[in-house]
Amino acid sequence: MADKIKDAKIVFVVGGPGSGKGTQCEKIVAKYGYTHLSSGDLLRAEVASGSERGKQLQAIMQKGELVPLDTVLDMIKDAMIAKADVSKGYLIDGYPREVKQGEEFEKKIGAPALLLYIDAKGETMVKRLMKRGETSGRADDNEETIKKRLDLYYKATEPVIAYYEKRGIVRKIDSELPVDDVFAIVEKAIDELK
Ligand SMILES: Nc1ncnc2c1ncn2[C@@H]1O[C@H](COP(=O)(O)OP(=O)(O)O)[C@@H](O)[C@H]1O
Ligand SMILES: Nc1ncnc2c1ncn2[C@H]1C[C@H](O)[C@@H](COP(=O)(O)OP(=O)(O)O)O1
Ligand SMILES: [Mg+2]
Repeated sequence: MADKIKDAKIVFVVGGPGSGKGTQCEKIVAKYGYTHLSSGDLLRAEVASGSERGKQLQAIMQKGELVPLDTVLDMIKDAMIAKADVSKGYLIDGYPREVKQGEEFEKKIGAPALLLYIDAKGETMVKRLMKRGETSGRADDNEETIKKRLDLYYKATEPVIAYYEKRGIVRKIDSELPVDDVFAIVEKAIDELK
């Protein structure tokens, strides 16, 4: 695996639900041509396939809980391998969600060069998700599940940021700003990678 993805940079995109990870990833793809892999999107594709495994995943996601580590890591790994020949860089969006996920990723795939920490206030994230829920059709964009996802973010995912801060690869991005202003900060972090 390590040689297959060659020199492609790995960027973890971490932040709370509704912080703006997907929004910024789209803009990075447009400007830098990186491969965007959202763990949530990969899981929702499995749910949409109607498979037995998809049904189990749907039940977990609807409760705002984390799906088993191996399931999500295997999906990401397969998607990375599928793009290995063309990818300049990988945006791993929504992963790791707990420190253990980061450790396993590094064992099986490789080390990240950068962690973009997309930071917004809890109250902002709730507002954005309630609004997104009006049109997203996502089973987890409702008040009850949003609250659980936020709690889990603070408990399980924030420690991921501290873990990688010790390694000096975290760039904190103020995602309270308008989308294009957020992206201006993101661009600086990506440009420094080259
Ligand atoms: N900087 C921003 N300012 C205002 N709204 C934003 C901003 N970034 C994202 N949003 C909106 O917030 C919602 C959640 O963004 P999204 O990118 O889906 O977040 P995530 O992938 O982190 O859950 C979307 O409806 C998006 O349009
Ligand atoms: N790395 C991961 N580990 C376990 N479960 C994950 C996961 N990434 C996503 N999921 C599951 C649980 C999440 O509540 C759900 C939606 O994830 P998401 O689309 O990344 O949400 P958001 O972009 O709003 O943060 O999918
Ligand atoms: Mg997202």
